[in-house]
Amino acid sequence: MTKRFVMAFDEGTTSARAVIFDRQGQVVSVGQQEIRQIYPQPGWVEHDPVEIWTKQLAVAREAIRKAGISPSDLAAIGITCQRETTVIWDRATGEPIYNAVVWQDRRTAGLCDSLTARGLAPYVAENTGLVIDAYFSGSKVQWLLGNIPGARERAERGELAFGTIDTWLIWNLTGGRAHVTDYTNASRTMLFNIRTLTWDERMLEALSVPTALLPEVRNSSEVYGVTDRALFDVEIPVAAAVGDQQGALFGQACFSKGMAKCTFGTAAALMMNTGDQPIVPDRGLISTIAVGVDNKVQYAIEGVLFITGAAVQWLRDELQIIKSSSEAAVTTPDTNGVYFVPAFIGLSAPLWDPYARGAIVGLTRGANRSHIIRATLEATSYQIRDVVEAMQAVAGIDVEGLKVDGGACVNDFLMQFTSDILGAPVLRPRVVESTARGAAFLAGIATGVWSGREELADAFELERRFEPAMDRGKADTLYRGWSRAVERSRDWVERCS
Ligand SMILES: Nc1ncnc2c1ncn2[C@@H]1O[C@H](COP(=O)(O)OP(=O)(O)O)[C@@H](O)[C@H]1O
Ligand SMILES: O=P(O)(O)OC[C@H](O)CO
Repeated sequence: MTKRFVMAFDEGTTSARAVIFDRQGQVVSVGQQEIRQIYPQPGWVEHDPVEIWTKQLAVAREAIRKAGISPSDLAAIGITCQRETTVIWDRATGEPIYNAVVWQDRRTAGLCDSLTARGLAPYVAENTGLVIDAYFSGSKVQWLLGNIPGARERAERGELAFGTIDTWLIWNLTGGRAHVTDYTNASRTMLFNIRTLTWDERMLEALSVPTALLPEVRNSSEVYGVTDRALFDVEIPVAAAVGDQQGALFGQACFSKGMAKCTFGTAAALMMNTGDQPIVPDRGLISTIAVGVDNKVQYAIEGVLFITGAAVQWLRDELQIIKSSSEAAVTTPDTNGVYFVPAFIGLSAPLWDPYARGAIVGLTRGANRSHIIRATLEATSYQIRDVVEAMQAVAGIDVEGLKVDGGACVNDFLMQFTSDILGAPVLRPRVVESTARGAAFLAGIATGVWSGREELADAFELERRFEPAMDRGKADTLYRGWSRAVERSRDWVERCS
């Protein structure tokens, strides 16, 4: 084996990153650029797909340069990305017909209400594993076809292609030769049947989505094509696609039933491998595909939290009370009774209230900037407890130690407070780039760099273990306060008709 490195593209909500790994699974170099967030109207969130592609390519070249290697040293590229975000483009020109509609976007809440009113929720839960919500791609596709002039007719004539970000990047990497997605990303569209592993006819009909628009659904670990020669001067196999939360599950070596992790990024997701059978979702958790290899899938149960790191960004960008996310440090022993419910785009798991909005409650004359910063971080820990309690009820599994990763898990206070509120240890690995590592592992398995999961089973190396230090009574009292604050944020915006 002469090719010694694997590159992962990690296209998150806030940045495009490329990470090069060596055969030991260690990070060799990273390239990173922020992605512009576009807010055309309240509740709408878009990205420019061309910016995503050009920045992703730029950071890949940067990572290669920093590693001091040549593109021909790369055995493969694996793609992991923000999930659900929806792009539609012209197959002939490769031009997007509109911006990418981001997972956070709420413009289709009304369309989702009408699906619910038609009694589709039990079918959606049983067959797609999801709850009906604007978060998933299906209603975003319906909106694009209904609102961009001529799009529906062009889609029906087979002139357009739909994809989540993995599909968009693979299309561009292969010079338009591969129009594919993988099982994990497909399972976030609300159009894919996670039991039959095919696009779901009834959902396509309910959302008026023509099949001519859809990518082919493939394994998460498989060569889909090679990079266009114009990009790196050599042809590099594009050999993995995986949703970012699922990528982290794989990168943390959670290969067997019952193994769980929590990723702290823009969003957070607590995900547990449920083996070869999907659990019918309950208590606001969703069932999703964890990974697909050799046409066999493993499932996971997931509690997704829409706004975690994004609330820290809000302190930085909108409130401007910190200059960078790393300044979200805690300098006060408590929040002085302040709770911050960051329901900017409604509440996700376990309550799924699209009409909730953000709230800061418990303010008194003594409340200050430090209390609000602390309350912002604490909100993530409380939301994780919401999900852990739901997961224990649904799957009957106690979280004995939570493996963590993602950009915000470098924050020691956040890790300690999470451990305190859960009453369980929090385990931080040495390589917190689990998302990218998962994509690299999957691409490396497809191209023979690694023989399979067995070889990677010991990939989790502990950096620090945070033990619960708070009195349980105090933790429970604080958590009850959180639950009351959440009630205040609910059912705030008026329902769309
Ligand atoms: N020290 C920190 N404390 C708290 N939050 C942080 C810290 N550093 C980064 N973050 C948050 O982590 C998120 C970035 O994590 P990352 O995993 O790169 O996100 P994504 O993949 O969603 O783009 C941002 O929302 C940022 O605000
Ligand atoms: O951008 P991230 O890494 O927080 O992930 C976003 C999720 O994939 C949305 O489902």
